[in-house]
Amino acid sequence: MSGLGLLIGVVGPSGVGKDSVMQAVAQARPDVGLVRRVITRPEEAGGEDFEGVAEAAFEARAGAGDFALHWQAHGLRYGIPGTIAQDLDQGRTLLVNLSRAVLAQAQARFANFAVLELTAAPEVLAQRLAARGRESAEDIARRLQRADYALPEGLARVVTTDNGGALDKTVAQVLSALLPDMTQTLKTDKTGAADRPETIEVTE
Ligand SMILES: Nc1ncnc2c1ncn2[C@@H]1O[C@H](COP(=O)(O)OP(=O)(O)OP(=O)(O)O)[C@@H](O)[C@H]1O
Ligand SMILES: O=P(O)(O)OC[C@H]1O[C@H](OP(=O)(O)O)[C@H](O)[C@@H]1O
Repeated sequence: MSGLGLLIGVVGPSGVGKDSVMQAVAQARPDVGLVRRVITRPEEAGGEDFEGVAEAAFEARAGAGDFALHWQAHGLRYGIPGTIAQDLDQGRTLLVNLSRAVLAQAQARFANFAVLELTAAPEVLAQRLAARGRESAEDIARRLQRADYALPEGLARVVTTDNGGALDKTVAQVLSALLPDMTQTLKTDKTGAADRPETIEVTE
C-alpha cells in the first residue's frame, strides 16, 4: 500500500464531464495533480492528455507490473502508471479518471483514497457526447447503455456531485466538499469507523 497523499478517483458515466471537472479543479488548485493514463487509443483522438499505446505494448507493460490499476472498457484498455505511488508518498493530492469497475481494487491498493462520483441526466449525457464528437453514433449508444453502472459496495469515502449544470458550479462544490474536508475525513478514519460508508451527497 502506498500513499500519504490523497488519491481521488473520478467516476461517472461517459460524457458526464470527468475530464472537464478534473482539469478545472487542477486549474483552481495547482497543488492537485492529474494522473496521465495509458490507453490503447490513438493520441490524435484528443480529449484528455493521455499516453496512447498499441495493444501489444499495453499487454507487455501490464505483464511487467507497470500499472497500479488497469481495466478494459469500450473496447479499449486503460492503465494507471505505478509511478503515481511516488507522488502520493510525497503527500501530493492526485485526481485520476477511473472505471467504476476498479474502485474496490483502488481502495484496497491506496491507503488514502476517495471517490468523486459525477452525475447528470441521461439526455444531458447524450447531448454532450454527440457535441463532443469523439465517438461514432454507435459507440455513443453503447456508452449510454453503461450509464447506470452501479458503484461497488464497501467504498469508505464517496462524494457525489451533479454536473448537469454549469461547470463552475460543479468545481466550487467539489472544492468545498472534498478538498477542504481532507483533515476531517482523516480524523473520521482514525476513530476506527473505516468500515462505515461515509457518503456525502452534494446538492445546491
Ligand atoms: N458542466 C458542463 N456543462 C456543459 N458541458 C460540459 C460540462 N462538463 C463537461 N462538458 C462537456 O461535455 C463533454 C464531455 O465531457 P468530458 O469529456 O469531460 O466527459 P467524460 O466524463 O470525461 O467522458 P468520457 O468518460 O467519455 O471520457 C465535453 O464536450 C465537455 O466539454
Ligand atoms: O463505465 P465505467 O467502467 O465506469 O468507465 C469506463 C471507462 O470509460 C471512461 O473512459 P473514456 O475516458 O471515455 O475513454 C472512463 O474513464 C473509464 O475508463
